[in-house]
Amino acid sequence: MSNRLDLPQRAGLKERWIGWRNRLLMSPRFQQWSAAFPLTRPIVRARARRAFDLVAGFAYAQVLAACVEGGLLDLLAEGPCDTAAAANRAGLGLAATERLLRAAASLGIAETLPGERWTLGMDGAALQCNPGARAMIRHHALLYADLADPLALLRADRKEPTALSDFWTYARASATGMVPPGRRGDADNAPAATAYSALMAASQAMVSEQLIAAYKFNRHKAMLDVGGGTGAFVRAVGTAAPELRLGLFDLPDVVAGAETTLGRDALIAPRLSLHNGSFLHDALPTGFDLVTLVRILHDHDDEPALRLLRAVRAALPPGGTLLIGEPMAGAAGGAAMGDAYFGLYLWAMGSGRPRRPAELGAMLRSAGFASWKEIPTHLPLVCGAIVARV
Ligand SMILES: CC(C)=CCC/C(C)=C/CC/C(C)=C/C=C/C(C)=C/C=C/C=C(C)/C=C/C=C(C)/C=C/C=C(C)/C=C/CC(C)(C)O
Ligand SMILES: C[S@@+](CC[C@H](N)C(=O)[O-])C[C@H]1O[C@@H](n2cnc3c(N)ncnc32)[C@H](O)[C@@H]1O
Repeated sequence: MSNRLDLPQRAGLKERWIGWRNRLLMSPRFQQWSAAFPLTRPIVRARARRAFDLVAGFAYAQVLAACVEGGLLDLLAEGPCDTAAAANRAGLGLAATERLLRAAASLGIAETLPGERWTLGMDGAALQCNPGARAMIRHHALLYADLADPLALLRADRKEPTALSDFWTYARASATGMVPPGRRGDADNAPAATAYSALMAASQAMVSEQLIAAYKFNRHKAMLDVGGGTGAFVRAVGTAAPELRLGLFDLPDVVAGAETTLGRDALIAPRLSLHNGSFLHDALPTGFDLVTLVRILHDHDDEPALRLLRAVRAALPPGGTLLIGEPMAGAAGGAAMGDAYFGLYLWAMGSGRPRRPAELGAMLRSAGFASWKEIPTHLPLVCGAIVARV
């Protein structure tokens, strides 16, 4: 006879244990006792710090935003400086600059040096060498405007315009079932496509680094990057796999940008074909044994995402491969990135959700793919990866 507990019993035990644990944690007497007792004090301090970070995260993010917008990260990267030079660069008074730099130093963005001088801190250095992360910090002004009243945002109809859905014009089109902007070459949509394409191009390097380290692209003959933007991913992969034939599919306004950036690239242009249309309405081009969807599926709700997977399946030859690269929910060491950051980001955008690899796997199966597997990336927080075969 097995003495293992069945599922409902285990669930009941877990619930009782969590109930007991939380009653203990909420007891002022337990909190006082554990803060005073030498063996539990380090745990209490660490949990209090974590709780404080949850409370103050927005203020920390705004300190970082001020350093980036005020040019202080750039200045500190040039070498140590004094407060007056920083004040000059940021266009702030001396007292305000000192307040900001002290805040930045407490967060690891800056660091103090003897003689009241300042230099980059460790986290400041990691961010300074990452133009994509810096572009996202600037872009967060839109996200934080939408999140100023989080309950109002969550109560509102997701089809209502938001700062983020105005920025990502195609996302609102996808959510409302409209024809995606730019499909008919509508001149009014070209500036919107240029703005979001520039942000995507700026942040693409950190993503392509992850995928190129995780997957051998040179085992394929031809790759079609669906939703490929202005071609930063195609260029990175084309450089790493010099024999690979390349294709890019996107909305017309975006493909026009790709033509400008890639058309004159002597390494890429001779093996590149550009295709425009809507992946939610049109068939995808054939003749590619690898299709990539990089930061695409999480933009779309389940029905359009499944429609897109079916279109990819139909365009691939027998034995063909789909590579999905995007930040995924439940990522190792990045649970908050998936469900808290992208969960709310994509809610504010009005379309899409972060998915767990198993959820993507189930969608791949129902789109007709024969098999799928997750492949590890160095930084799942930046990008996870799944390979599926026809
Ligand atoms: C040498 C010494 C002293 C010590 C050695 C110890 C050691 C090894 C230290 C390590 C130091 C180090 C190398 C640190 C590296 C840090 C890294 C790699 C940091 C990376 C940070 C990346 C960040 C912050 C990325 C942020 C990305 C964001 C916010 C992306 C947002 C994307 C969005 C909103 C996308 C939107 C697209 C849409 C609409 C969803 O489709
Ligand atoms: C989040 S961006 C990702 C761009 C690029 N793959 C990257 O990672 O940098 C989404 C891309 O999908 C394209 N897109 C959105 N809806 C589309 C549609 N219905 N048909 C074709 N492309 C579309 C957008 O124009 C944009 O370039």
